[in-house]
Parts: sequence; C-alpha cells; structure tokens
Amino acid sequence: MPVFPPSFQKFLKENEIDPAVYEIKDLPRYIRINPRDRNPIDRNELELQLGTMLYSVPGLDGFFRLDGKAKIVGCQAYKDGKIYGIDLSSAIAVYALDLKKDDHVLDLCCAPGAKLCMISDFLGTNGTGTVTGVDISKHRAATCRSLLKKYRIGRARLFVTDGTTFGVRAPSFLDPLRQGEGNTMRSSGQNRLGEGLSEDLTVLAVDSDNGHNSASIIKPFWAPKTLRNDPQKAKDEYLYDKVLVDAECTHDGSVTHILKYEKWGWDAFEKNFMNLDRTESLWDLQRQLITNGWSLLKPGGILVYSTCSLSRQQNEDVIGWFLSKYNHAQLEEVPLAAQLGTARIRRSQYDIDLSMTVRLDPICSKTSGFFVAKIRKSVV
Ligand SMILES: C[S@@+](CC[C@H](N)C(=O)[O-])C[C@H]1O[C@@H](n2cnc3c(N)ncnc32)[C@H](O)[C@@H]1O
Repeated sequence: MPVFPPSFQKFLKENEIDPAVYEIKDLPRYIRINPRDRNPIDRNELELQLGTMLYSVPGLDGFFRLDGKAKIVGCQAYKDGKIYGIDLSSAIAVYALDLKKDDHVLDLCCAPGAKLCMISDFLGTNGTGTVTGVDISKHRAATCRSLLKKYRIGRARLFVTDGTTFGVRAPSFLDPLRQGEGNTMRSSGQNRLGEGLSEDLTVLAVDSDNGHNSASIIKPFWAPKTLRNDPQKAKDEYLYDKVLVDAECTHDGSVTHILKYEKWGWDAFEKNFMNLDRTESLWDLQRQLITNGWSLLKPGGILVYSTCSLSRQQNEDVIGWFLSKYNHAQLEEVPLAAQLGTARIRRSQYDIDLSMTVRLDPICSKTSGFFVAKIRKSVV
C-alpha cells in the first residue's frame, strides 16, 4: 500500500474510508458505443482493436466491460469517435436520471463531459430533449466542446459560468417541435455541429416579453444555432426536467488518479486536495450547487447528486443537510446499483434515512469510488 501523507491518512480515518480501496489494481474498464455513429463497428472487429473480449452490462445497452489493461485511447475506434470510455459508476449516475427523449436536462458541473455525452445518448435523436452543460472552468469546458464535436452531439449547449448562480432555464426554442408544429428536426433541431460555435460570453441585450427582468440573455460558450438563439424565457414551465449535480469534490474515490501522486509527489496532492481552506469551501460549494440545481428543477423532476469522493462530509452530510431543509425532496432507489454490490452508507450528521443513496467502491462494486443520490421533487 502506498504511504500516504499524514493529512490524507487523517482524512481517510475521519471519513471511515478503508485505505485498502487503494490497493485494488485489477479494476475492469468500460466503454460505450457512440449511437450516432453512421457506420457502427462490428463487435468482433472492436475486440480485435482493443485486444480483449467485451462483456455486455445488463440493463445498459451499448455498454461493455473489458479488461482493465486494455488501451482504449490508442485504438482506431476511439480515434474515429465510435466508442468512448466511461466508468460504470458514472453510468449509474446518468441512468438514475431516468431520461426520456423529450427531457430538458441540466448538467451543472459538466466538464470534461463523459456524463454529458451519455445523457445525450439517452435522449437520442428522435425527440426534442436538450442538455445544458455548465462548468466554471473554460479550459475544461473546451474539452467538453471537443467531445460534443467528436461524437457529433447536437441539442447540447455549454455555459462557462458558476453553477451556484447559473439561472438560465431550459430552451423554449424547440417548443413548436414539442407541439408537433412547423419545422422538422432536420431543418431546426439538428443543425450540423459546425454551425454552432460561439466562444465568448458576451451578454446580448434583447427585448424580452418573457418575464425575464434583466432583459438580457447569456450567450453560451458553445451551442448549435437553434439553442444559441434561445430567448431564455424565465417562466416556471421552462424549469428543467432533470438535473445532474456531479459536484466538484476531493476526487479521492478515483483510485487511479490518487495513485498518480506516487509519481507526481504527495506534496502536490496535499496542496491540491487536503488544504483545509479548500475542503471547507468545497462543502459550501457542494451545498450551493445542489441548492441552485434544485431551484432550476421542475416539480416532479429528478435531481441526481454524485461525487467521486468517498468522504462522508461530501456525500451523506450534503444529502442529509439537503433533505432536512427541503420538504419536497424525496430519495428514490438508484436503479442498477443493487446488481453491482455497494458499500455501507455512512451515518450523516442529520437524523435522516439515507439507505436509498449508493456508495460504489473498488472493493464492493469493482468500480471507481462514487456516491449517487437520486432525489425527486414532489408535486405540491
Ligand atoms: C467531478 S468534475 C465533473 C465531471 C463531469 N461531470 C464529467 O462527467 O466529466 C467537477 C467539475 O466541476 C467544475 N466546477 C467546480 N466549481 C464549479 C462551480 N462553482 N460551478 C460550475 N462548475 C464547477 C470543475 O471545473 C469540474 O470540471
């Protein structure tokens, strides 16, 4: 086992994290087939390219488990945008959103974008659903934009801004399509991605009769034409159907990431992750992100909160605090998690039953460390 710095040992102890999770080295990898690929690759050919067998994952179409040593990035199918890598734990978080083809989805910490791509896969190409990604980091959002282009994902827009204050509602621009009027998807909803680039964050003044007091719209960092020109109406009917808050965290559940610091040096790790100011502000940030995500969610909608941390404070305590504050928030079962094997949920500081939240880790579920809570906003 690596010799961790004292601050990390303390962190593991305080959060009841078994250091043995960092000893598991043979975790499988996972890929998803890009459903927008016009010439889908034959499974045998893909196995040949990856040099390993593919095993289907029950309940997740087009999702495969493969040997942990397989090199995904080097293979031609990856370079050609036919497949992408995503851990099963992340897929569980996306699956928990229970996506329907006409859903408008908000992904509040979206970059680099594996989950956003998968959300888009679930929305498919026949509906009017959209995904709105938000990230505070411009360079990470740029990576996300590259993924959107590579995998030919339309009906997705990106904003570079703070997810704790983001207030743009779901697009109304595709309303005529929802109502079966006017344009076909080809002429309006599925512009070629190249048309959509919009790099700056200029605020455009517009005349607004939509109840938006500020009479201004925020220009997305990236959007196809249809979504770029969305008037950003502020009525409640434009709240989002689903919200993913894949919150910024200490990343301690990402075993491969943590172990990289054996090479990079633990000093950098302590500075980046274990700085007390940073961890305390993280807990605040996570609470603010989930609160803002909740304010943008429709009654009846689903919010999924997830982190790649195994810490109690960033998981159970955030959800316990949240449920104690919002009466209309109800936990629901996270689908597919049961078939994996999950770790024990920690007792939060709040006296609330959290047994429907899920902890995945390398020992129990043979995935990266991950926490998922699925919360429904009840209709009052
Ligand atoms: C765990 S990563 C998200 C991973 C992403 N969902 C995916 O599947 O690739 C957390 C992200 O939150 C972003 N972030 C941090 N603070 C933020 C804030 N205040 N508002 C929005 N995004 C933030 C970080 O830049 C980082 O990209």
